[in-house]
Amino acid sequence: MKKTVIEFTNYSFTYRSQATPTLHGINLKIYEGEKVLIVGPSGSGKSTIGHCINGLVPFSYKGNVMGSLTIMGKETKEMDIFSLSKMVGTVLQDPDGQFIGLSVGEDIAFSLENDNTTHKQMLETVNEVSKMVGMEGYLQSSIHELSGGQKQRVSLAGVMVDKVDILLFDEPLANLDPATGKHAIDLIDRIQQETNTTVVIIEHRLEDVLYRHVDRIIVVDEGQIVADMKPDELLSKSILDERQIREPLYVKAAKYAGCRITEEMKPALLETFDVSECKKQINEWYEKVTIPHAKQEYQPLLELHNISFGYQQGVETIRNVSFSIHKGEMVSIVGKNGAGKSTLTKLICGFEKPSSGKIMFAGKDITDDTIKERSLRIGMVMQNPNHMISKHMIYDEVALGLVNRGVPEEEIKERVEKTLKVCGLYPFRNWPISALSFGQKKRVTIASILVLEPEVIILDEPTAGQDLRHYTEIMEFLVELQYQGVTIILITHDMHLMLEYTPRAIVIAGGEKIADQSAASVLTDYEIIQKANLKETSLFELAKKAGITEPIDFIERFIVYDKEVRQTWQ
Ligand SMILES: Nc1ncnc2c1ncn2[C@@H]1O[C@H](COP(=O)(O)OP(=O)(O)OP(=O)(O)O)[C@@H](O)[C@H]1O
Ligand SMILES: Nc1ncnc2c1ncn2[C@@H]1O[C@H](COP(=O)(O)OP(=O)(O)OP(=O)(O)O)[C@@H](O)[C@H]1O
Repeated sequence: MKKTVIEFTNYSFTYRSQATPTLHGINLKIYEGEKVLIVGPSGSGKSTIGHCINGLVPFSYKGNVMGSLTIMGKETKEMDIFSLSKMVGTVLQDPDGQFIGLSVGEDIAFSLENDNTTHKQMLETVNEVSKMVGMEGYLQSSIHELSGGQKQRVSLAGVMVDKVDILLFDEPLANLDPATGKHAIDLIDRIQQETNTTVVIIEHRLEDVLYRHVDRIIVVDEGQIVADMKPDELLSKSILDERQIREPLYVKAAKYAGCRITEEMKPALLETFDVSECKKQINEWYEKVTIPHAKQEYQPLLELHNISFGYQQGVETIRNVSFSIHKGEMVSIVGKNGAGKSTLTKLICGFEKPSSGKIMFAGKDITDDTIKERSLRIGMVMQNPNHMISKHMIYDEVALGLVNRGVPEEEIKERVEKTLKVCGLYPFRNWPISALSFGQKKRVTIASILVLEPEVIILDEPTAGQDLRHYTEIMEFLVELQYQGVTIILITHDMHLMLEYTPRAIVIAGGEKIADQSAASVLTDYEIIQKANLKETSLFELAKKAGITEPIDFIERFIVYDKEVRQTWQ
């Protein structure tokens, strides 16, 4: 009999500022050495469950606890957060929330220092784990100088050196480039197997986590556990689909084709997924779907000419980058963590000045324009919502830009309410922002830019941490704006988002542009995939398994079909 390490019994939790419980009637046992994945719609209570396990609830986030939660056999109510932190190591959803040291090396070393490790051992371990996450070249760098994905890598490294019983990861993949995401899952798998640590992962990117074995998937909806089963069993049912949680794409495609997915087909892992019985259905479906051909006329709106830039003397973070974005286009910028994508957007918005080159907007040189002048035409949604939010209440945050521009109150109200509806935030309009989940906060920042109706909108990871319903709502709204002539630039690590919404992709590696071509052709070019840490989509593999000779066509047809299905949700 395996030891129970986490046990919720009739557990409920109500945040102090909430009238109703966020979690109710939770009964859940997690055993020693198990790897469990928690999924669920945005705001369903996943992070709250994580906070209960690591003690942030109720020690930091106050509220009313009912029922029992034991960790390693001890009732958490009777413990303190410090003793809990000895048992549970956490990677939080917002990596900025957990850095302690000033430099990367110090931060990774922090957990070791607490354990009376000798200096020599400490250096060795820090070097070893920083290599594991590809940050060995940054040990002296200040945390504040890192890209979003680099910060995420450091938090992963920090927790890897902890000698704890339970490792808890809240959206560990959110800011990681696709190849690093895969590597992180491998790393988690290795640690779990080598040390028998219990692992709990909260993640929207289900397919990416399932790249390695997972013992159980727990589905949370509206604060309750609605399913708790093995991945193969869950994927053979419609539980995820009913809650609009994204299933692995290869499973979704097989379901669209009319295949009846069974546990025996081993759908949890792409490699083992057996479609031999339904090849015919997949091929028939593929033949049936047609793609509409829409060709648009383009005229250049935003042009970068030979832009170079470095944060420090002698280090060129951006090297001689040129591209032109057309009016009404939706383009993605993709590439490895730390490649320079966010830096490019800072240069476009005027937060940083290029050392050489020029930026043109509608034929005019704007290189010397101020941030404020540019912000009237170019809106920017940052990667981390906590870096943008300055107001206490949701309505005020979204209204802020309009208030600053002196827009009449009546009009502000109308525009803010309309935008809040689009972003799925209308029911929360009178809430304080502190009571929102991370995904909900991200939507507040998107709303605060959309409401200003800029001509160009740059969104850094717009869909990170969003469930499929909100992903679809946000993206379809952006498409609507695009039809009205708004130009949209997306920075993303989500390869499917790139394929689905942006016909063209600009690929950045090591501060240089290495490709500017169709998104589908980027993902079939092995060299670009390698250089930019990208990843093939699983639909390729499914097409091959089904004997389809044109996998790109298969993917395009899946995208058209899938979008039509999702549009019926609205
Ligand atoms: N600090 C807080 N104070 C009050 N209410 C909160 C707080 N944090 C979360 N909530 C409430 O709990 C609900 C669940 O939030 P939680 O962060 O657990 O969701 P989640 O499933 O992790 O969502 P996401 O996928 O968007 O991160 C939210 O809708 C919000 O109403
Ligand atoms: N304020 C800063 N000072 C010094 N160096 C910085 C600063 N901000 C970023 N850098 C460095 O510049 C490089 C590019 O960072 P940038 O944030 O543009 O990457 P990115 O492509 O957006 O990465 P990610 O996918 O992880 O978000 C990184 O090596 C980073 O360490």
